[in-house]
Amino acid sequence: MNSQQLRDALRLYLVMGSPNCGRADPYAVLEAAIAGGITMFQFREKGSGALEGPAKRELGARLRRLCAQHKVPFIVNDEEGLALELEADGIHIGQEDAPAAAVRQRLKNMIVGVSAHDPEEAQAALAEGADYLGVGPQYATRTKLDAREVRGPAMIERIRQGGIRLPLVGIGGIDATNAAPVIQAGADGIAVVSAIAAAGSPREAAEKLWRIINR
Ligand SMILES: Cc1ncc(COP(=O)(O)OP(=O)(O)O)c(N)n1
Ligand SMILES: Cc1ncsc1CCOP(=O)(O)O
Ligand SMILES: [Mg+2]
Repeated sequence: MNSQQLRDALRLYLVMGSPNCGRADPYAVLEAAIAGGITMFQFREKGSGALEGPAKRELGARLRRLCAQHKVPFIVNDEEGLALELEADGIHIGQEDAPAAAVRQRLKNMIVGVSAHDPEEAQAALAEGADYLGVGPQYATRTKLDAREVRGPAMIERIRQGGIRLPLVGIGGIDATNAAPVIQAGADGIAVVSAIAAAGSPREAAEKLWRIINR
């Protein structure tokens, strides 16, 4: 995948695991979100009630197949072993996970996404070989309890003004009411959890976000 293809894939990025879907079936949620136009998916099985062991791997494998059928890039959160086992297209790691340079070295053919909270972390991620950045939290979020302080779209502007042109998404608390400023600040796309996974209609939620980011 070249850089423009990656930018296009990052346009509407769903990050999700079973704890984010309420009573809904995560497979059905992902199916609806794909129908609504999501362009990338991250399997992030984290939080209260998260599956573990074989059940986690089984769900990951089913979601992976669904993404493959629809040509939606499939990314695994945090875990290199799981990314390899599921033949993922990539991995997303944060500042508290394995060092980006080592992951880049080990997973040569995968997309490597790295979380950055300021221009210094963004610069370091670029130097370590990240393919894209996840910058946040853009707004207050109830999904990630250990999230850092809210950065706001202004942090994306600062990262861009610092000369970093790497593909980049904003993440954290983004929904249809506040997605536009994230794109206007210089993001290639938005990454969302609850705005789609916890919506009454994940398909309609994705369609609405798609219209906003492409306005
Ligand atoms: C696209 C994207 N951006 C940021 C994150 C957060 O990653 P991290 O800081 O490692 O936190 P966890 O998601 O692992 O709890 C992400 N997952 N995806
Ligand atoms: C994974 C992650 N990283 C920073 S904020 C966040 C959670 C985003 O979830 P939501 O879109 O529901 O606020
Ligand atoms: Mg992480």
